[in-house]
Amino acid sequence: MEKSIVVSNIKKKYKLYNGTKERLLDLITPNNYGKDFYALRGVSFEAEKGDVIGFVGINGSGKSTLSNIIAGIVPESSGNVETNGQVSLIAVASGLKGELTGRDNIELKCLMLGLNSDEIKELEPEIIEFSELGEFIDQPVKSYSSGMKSRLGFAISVNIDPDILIIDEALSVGDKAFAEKSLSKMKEFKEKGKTMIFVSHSIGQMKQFCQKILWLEYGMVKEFGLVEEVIPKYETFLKRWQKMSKRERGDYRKYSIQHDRTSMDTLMNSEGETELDVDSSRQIRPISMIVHINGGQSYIYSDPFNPMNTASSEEYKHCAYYVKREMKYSGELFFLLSAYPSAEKGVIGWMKASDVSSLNHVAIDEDKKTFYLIGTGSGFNCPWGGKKNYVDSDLRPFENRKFAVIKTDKVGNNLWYFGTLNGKEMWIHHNFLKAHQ
Ligand SMILES: Nc1ncnc2c1ncn2[C@@H]1O[C@H](COP(=O)(O)OP(=O)(O)OP(=O)(O)O)[C@@H](O)[C@H]1O
Repeated sequence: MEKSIVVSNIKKKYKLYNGTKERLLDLITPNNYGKDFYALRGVSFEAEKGDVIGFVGINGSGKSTLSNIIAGIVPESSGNVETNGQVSLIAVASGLKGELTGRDNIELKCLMLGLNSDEIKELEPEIIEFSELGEFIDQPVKSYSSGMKSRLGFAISVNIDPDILIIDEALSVGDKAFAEKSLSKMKEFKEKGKTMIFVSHSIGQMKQFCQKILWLEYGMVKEFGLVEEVIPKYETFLKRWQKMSKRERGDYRKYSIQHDRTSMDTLMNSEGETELDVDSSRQIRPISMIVHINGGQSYIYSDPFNPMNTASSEEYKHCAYYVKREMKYSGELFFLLSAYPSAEKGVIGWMKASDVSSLNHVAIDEDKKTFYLIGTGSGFNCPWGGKKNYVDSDLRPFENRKFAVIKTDKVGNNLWYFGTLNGKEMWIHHNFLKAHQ
């Protein structure tokens, strides 16, 4: 297959300044002012001739930056782009000069693409007709709405018949009828076997139009593959993303960038990106607690560094868990919940301390003691158990029966005794036990 676009390890670095003063100082002094920000962090992919590739990703993931670099409008900081044929980009305001009229813009763009005046004369009416701008074609572009600019950009780009067409969100601003007309023009392009890149937040348009999807995340390639493979994953991601709080989104960003750190280190080595300096205070400390999951929605994290990797806590409620480890991450305290008094065995996952009720858990002794049942209460497989921890939910039939204790624990201010009753091992709260028959 003939390659149409080959993007190799593209990085784009912007400088972020704290005000105009810093920007000027960076220009006029040898000192390095401002903070480096990577909009693209080593992107590579290839398009075959005739591919229709959709770029997806949340806001700021680098879709427009990559489109602009492929179209040659924005220079890359490093890496390489090879394109086979003429590239035309349609974006809402790309390449249009506001002071010039729509007609002048058509002529300028055609001249820049190397067309002679006869060719331009022939093409111009078609472009104007497609744009549906009517008499507005002789008004300055700065007076156009974003939909009108998009229509003009689209009309120029499709009519000059490029080999590679990049459409960046241009369909989302026009009206529905124009979007449909543009889509059918794009279908024509597709049938002609031209290469197209399509940037849109509309999953429907992606499914309808693209064969392949490049999913960008924080300037990195998250997935590149067939639309039927990538879009379902992206849709699942979006559902989770929409439910995330601002902090969880921040954590996810840090996680994603950190996760890619090994490869980033080899890619960026000497440049020492300050942006990667994420919270490294991932200190796990031993503690001993018993917790219950509070009512309301909460999540269990297999790793608090990756807020996407979560499960609902719903099925774990009404049960007590041992906590043998805590961790502070990004200002938030997390507990490691476990079904056993262990940080390795029976581990359920990490939960935010604010989503559980907790009491300190202390092992008092393993002395043998004898108590008798008062005839109420329940027996549990864990001290401070919930209803899912019942060994025997109703101790009434055992009034005055002997309870042979082999272990005593304290949970909060309450003593719990572990022993055998009626052949079954269980934990019983001190309130349900008495010293004498
Ligand atoms: N000229 C610039 N100077 C500094 N940062 C920039 C510049 N242009 C883009 N960025 C930043 O680069 C990142 C990627 O931006 P880009 O527009 O490529 O994302 P996008 O995926 O197209 O987003 P959207 O879906 O919102 O259009 C963003 O964080 C953006 O703020």
